[in-house]
Amino acid sequence: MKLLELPPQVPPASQQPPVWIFGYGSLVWRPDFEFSARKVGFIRGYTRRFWQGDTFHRGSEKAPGRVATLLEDYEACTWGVAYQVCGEQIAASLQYLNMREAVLGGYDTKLVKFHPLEKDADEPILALVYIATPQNPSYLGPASEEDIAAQIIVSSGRAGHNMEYLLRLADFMRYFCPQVEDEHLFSIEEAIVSILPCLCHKEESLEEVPGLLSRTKAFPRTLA
Ligand SMILES: N[C@@H](CCC(=O)N[C@@H](CS)C(=O)NCC(=O)O)C(=O)O
Repeated sequence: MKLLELPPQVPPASQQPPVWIFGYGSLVWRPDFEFSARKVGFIRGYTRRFWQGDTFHRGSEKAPGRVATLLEDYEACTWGVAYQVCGEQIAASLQYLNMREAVLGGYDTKLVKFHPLEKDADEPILALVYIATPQNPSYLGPASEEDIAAQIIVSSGRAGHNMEYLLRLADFMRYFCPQVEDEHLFSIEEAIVSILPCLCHKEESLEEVPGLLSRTKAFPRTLA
């Protein structure tokens, strides 16, 4: 008689090793899950593109928004924030992100090597990343930065305006990765500001833009 094969015992949450999650779009400034640590840094082999459509968080069926995804590019790096989740945080964050990113956003998960910005950083850290591939039904693909800007300006969804998404990401790159020239991101920002000069980059926080971003919290100037 075959012995009853018990499922492999999953160790209790407290004994599970920490998990790192890399964010390069809204996760950079709106993780909305509990974490134990976070680091600014980059991953190699990918470039950020506003080529994913979104009809929930930053758009609607009538006016889909455009949000960030990653395109494989051997020579490129993408900068963002990696979050460390431990113990009970692991199941809670992955369950939350599965709904937010996969179910509602069309993103798949992948494992990548994250390189922290710290000078004395040792080995790269294995991290989970959410990527929207061309096979997902919301994928919009390439467009000129001007056309992407025009689409972002007229889109908003349940999480807020699509411009907030773009501007806060550009704000993050300017403050935390000033050494990085993200041409695609800043060209879209420039196109938006050329259409709406009131949004030109100022030192004050984004709340200064009356009406548009009134529902958002100040962007944390330090990633404690
Ligand atoms: N996976 C990328 C992009 C994530 C992203 O922007 N996903 C959308 C889903 S369509 C989202 O969560 N939006 C929430 C928001 O816009 O505040 C990241 O790591 O930041």
